[in-house]
Parts: sequence; C-alpha cells; structure tokens
Amino acid sequence: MTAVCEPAVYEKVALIGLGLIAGSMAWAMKRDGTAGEVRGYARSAESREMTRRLGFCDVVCDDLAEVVQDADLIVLATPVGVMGRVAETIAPHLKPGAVVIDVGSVKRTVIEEVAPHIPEGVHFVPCHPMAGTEHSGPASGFASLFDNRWCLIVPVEGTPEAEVARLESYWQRLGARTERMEPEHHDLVCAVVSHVPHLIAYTMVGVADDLRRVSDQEVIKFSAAGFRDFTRIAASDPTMWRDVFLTNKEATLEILGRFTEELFALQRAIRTGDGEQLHAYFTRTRAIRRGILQAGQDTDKPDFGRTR
Ligand SMILES: NC(=O)C1=CN([C@@H]2O[C@H](COP(=O)(O)OP(=O)(O)OC[C@H]3O[C@@H](n4cnc5c(N)ncnc54)[C@H](O)[C@@H]3O)[C@@H](O)[C@H]2O)C=CC1
Ligand SMILES: O=C(O)C(=O)Cc1ccc(O)cc1
Repeated sequence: MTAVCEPAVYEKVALIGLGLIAGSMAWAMKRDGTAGEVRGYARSAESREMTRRLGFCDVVCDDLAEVVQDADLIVLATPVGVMGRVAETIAPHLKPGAVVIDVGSVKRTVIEEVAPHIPEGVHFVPCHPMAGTEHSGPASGFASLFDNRWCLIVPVEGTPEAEVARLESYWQRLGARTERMEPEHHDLVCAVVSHVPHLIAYTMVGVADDLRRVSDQEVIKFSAAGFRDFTRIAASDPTMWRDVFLTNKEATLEILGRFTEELFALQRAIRTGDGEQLHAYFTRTRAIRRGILQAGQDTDKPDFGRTR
C-alpha cells in the first residue's frame, strides 16, 4: 500500500451520486490522503443524512452547482442513464482546468451523452473500475473495493497525456491497476465478462422463481454455490442494470446471440445423448478457469479484508 505521507493527487474532489462506488472512492481517498477535500452530492435527504453519519465526505451538498464549484476532480457516479443530464447541469459551474470522470459500466453511450456538455478547458476522462458488489447506496462502500482490481481508462481524443497519467496515478493510489482501452472494445469486453453474465444470472433466478414445482423454500435450502452466486448477482441494483443493458445494447445483443447459439448446441447434445460433445465442451471451459488461476488473475475476494 502507498505511504501515508504522499501528497494529494487532487486537492478538491466532488462525488455525484453517493452509492457503492462513490462511497468506496471516498473511503479509499481517506485511507491515504489521495484528495485534500472530498465533497459529495446526493439527491435524497436520506442519503445525505446517511453520508454525514458515516463520515466519508468532508462536505455533503444538496446542490449540484455548489458541489462542483472549485473542484479539481468531479466524479459522475450515478446510473449511466442520467450522466448526460448531470453533465449538462454542472457544465456552467466547472472551473477551467478541472477534470470530469465517470465510473459507469458502459463507455460509448456515456461518452456520446456526456462529452458534448464538457466546456472548453475542462477535461473529460471516462473510467470504469472493474470492481463492485451487489450492494448499493451510501452505506455499501468500503475502502478496499478497488485493491488489486482493474480500472479501465478510456481517454477521448484531444485529452492531454499529463491529465490521463495523473488519473492513472489517482486510481493506483485507490489500490487499482489501470489499463487504457478504446470505447467500443471496452463495451464488448464488458458485455462478455460482466453484462451478459449478469443477464444470465437474472434469468436463472427468474426461472427458479417461476417454476412452481420447486418451492422458494427448496431453492433457498438446497442451492449450491453456483446458484447462490446467481442469486447474489441477481440482487444487484435494478436501475443501474436497466441502464447498462439499454446503453450497451449492441455489444450485449451480439454476445447474447452467440450465447444462445452455443446454448442451443448444448441443448441438442443433451437431447441426442452426444456425451462426447458435452465432454469436449466442458474440458475446454475447464482449461479457461485453470488458465486464469495459473496466471494469478483470480483476484476475487468477495467480502474478505473489507475495511473502512
Ligand atoms: N455496482 C457495481 O458493482 C459497479 C457500478 N459501476 C457503475 O458505477 C455507477 C454507480 O454505481 P453504484 O455506486 O453501484 O450505484 P448506487 O446505486 O450504489 O449509487 C448510485 C447513486 O446515484 C444516485 N442517483 C441516481 N440518479 C441520480 C441523479 N439524477 N442525480 C444524482 N444522483 C443520482 C442514486 O440515488 C444512488 O445513490 C453506475 O454507473 C455503475 O454502472 C461501476 C463498477 C461497478
Ligand atoms: O458483483 C459482481 O460480481 C460484479 O461483477 C461487480 C461489477 C458490476 C458492474 C461493473 O461494471 C463492474 C463490476
């Protein structure tokens, strides 16, 4: 971990949308002084009160213009569907030289909707921390969320290299590893590793719920690890995930198309008793998991080492 005495990367940071990601960023900034001052904006009085009680922001505001005033770094941490509107509202109040980032799960649509509102002299650098849980709201954040997880940085054309490099060191101070990516590629990768898997989990839990011959009691009582993981993922925030699928439509539909083709092939193999095909398929997928483990890339740590 970084030494406590390193100077702040940004003097004043404004967080918009005080939920899991903003809360975790605030706790992680507090952990090693990555920011001089952290301000937070929440729409609801309940979220503002909770944030004050938890103490992860130095100032809690109910006004967007006030929260971004004088801020060096502004973080859009709302569901992706409202980021464009938030950017439009804060635009006249941003100070020259400020950096605006978003942490949304989708990049191409967010860039299309946010970038046009960013004034000359303000830099917009889209980011996506590949870390999260099924929990949401201001009480769900924790400092170690980003430790050893990837944060994808998706710079738009014309952003000075120094601003992108500064943001990379910011995320590294929060514990993350960083990698740069093009928006379209980002959205395709995320459709494969995150968005479609979430959709499958939502569907499987829905199917179990619909199946009247299997009672809810039995689902809870007999669920083994695989189904439990599905139920955890399917408990994720409905607004956030609605927005993810509506804004990453193209990549999601492409991967979903491939997924259903493979599923039909496996369905056929089961119906026709083609054990060889099933065995060969499962052998190939097992090798992928083993490859991940060998590369030391399984950084999953569901709730271990949670610290505030
Ligand atoms: N939950 C996760 O695992 C991850 C989420 N993300 C992305 O980060 C962003 C935030 O997600 P979370 O922190 O998980 O969500 P969250 O639901 O915990 O927090 C979002 C907050 O934004 C607020 N909000 C909604 N509309 C707003 C508006 N118009 N103005 C101001 N505030 C508004 C909500 O009240 C909520 O408090 C999303 O765009 C999501 O795609 C990125 C990586 C992981
Ligand atoms: O909780 C999980 O399993 C996740 O997959 C967390 C997550 C959700 C959304 C993202 O954009 C990135 C990470």
